[in-house]
Amino acid sequence: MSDIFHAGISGARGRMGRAVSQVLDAREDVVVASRFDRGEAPGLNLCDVIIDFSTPEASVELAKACAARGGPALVIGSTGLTPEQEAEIETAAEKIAIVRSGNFSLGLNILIGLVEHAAQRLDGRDWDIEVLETHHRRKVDAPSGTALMLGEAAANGRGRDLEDLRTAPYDGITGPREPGKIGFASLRAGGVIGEHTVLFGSDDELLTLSHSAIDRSLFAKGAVAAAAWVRNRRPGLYDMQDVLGFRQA
Ligand SMILES: NC(=O)C1=CN([C@@H]2O[C@H](COP(=O)(O)OP(=O)(O)OC[C@H]3O[C@@H](n4cnc5c(N)ncnc54)[C@H](OP(=O)(O)O)[C@@H]3O)[C@@H](O)[C@H]2O)C=CC1
Ligand SMILES: O=C(O)C1=N[C@H](C(=O)O)C[C@H](O)C1
Repeated sequence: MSDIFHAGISGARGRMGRAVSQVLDAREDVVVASRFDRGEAPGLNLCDVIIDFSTPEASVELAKACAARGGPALVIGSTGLTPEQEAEIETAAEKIAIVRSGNFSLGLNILIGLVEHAAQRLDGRDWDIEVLETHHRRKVDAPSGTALMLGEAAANGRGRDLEDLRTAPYDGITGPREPGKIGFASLRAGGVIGEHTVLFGSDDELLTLSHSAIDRSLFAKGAVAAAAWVRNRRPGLYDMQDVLGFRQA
């Protein structure tokens, strides 16, 4: 007998919700048991796992509701969470299994490892790090969740927390760049799906590591793979590095 599971979609009428719906509908091992948006009942009791691309507030409320009843498992893709909202997701993950990631693409998750590796080897006294992201005009948070993941990877490579190394956006008379800091820049234009670049710059050379998303279905496919992976997991907060087997338990 095939291992069929029941999935829910939170933010179902949004850009990502529709992309997830298409991926799920094409799979024979998934029944879409619930699709919901703002103000609609989530149907938690119908689902083994819910895939959520909505808003930070909605993701936190959903995580709390799932944790209170001991399930279903969650895949959370919403970005722009405050540190307090991230802490609430962590608390929910004590009761249920949650995969949370700012980017569900395979290529991007490989880039994370490359950035950490490069940052570890390129001394912060000589090499500046800048993270640049471009997205569609409807995106509401900046820097993107992915840009922050890349910044965290760079900070990890330097053995530091991102919060200690992050610079304010350059604007006005900024003075010279402080050595060892990590900068972020965001562009918003038209229908760009998602472009990310990490620039390492010394006085003598530039190293540029980049990723381009070609189709939004990329993120949906990754999120559905995460849902299949997480639905029977023990409570805990996981990310795509876990789903892809890049991090040993
Ligand atoms: N991790 C990743 O790989 C990716 C993450 N994202 C992130 O996913 C999120 C959504 O992106 P996108 O689909 O483009 O945005 P959209 O605005 O197109 O979709 C968001 C949807 O969530 C709905 N929503 C709002 N409140 C709730 C609620 N309480 N319960 C359920 N649904 C709700 C909205 O409904 P309404 O319009 O009525 O408010 C809307 O349909 C963003 O944070 C984005 O950054 C996006 C792409 C990839
Ligand atoms: O809002 C989007 O569209 C995207 N958001 C994610 C992010 O904030 O990094 C992932 C992807 O780049 C698309």
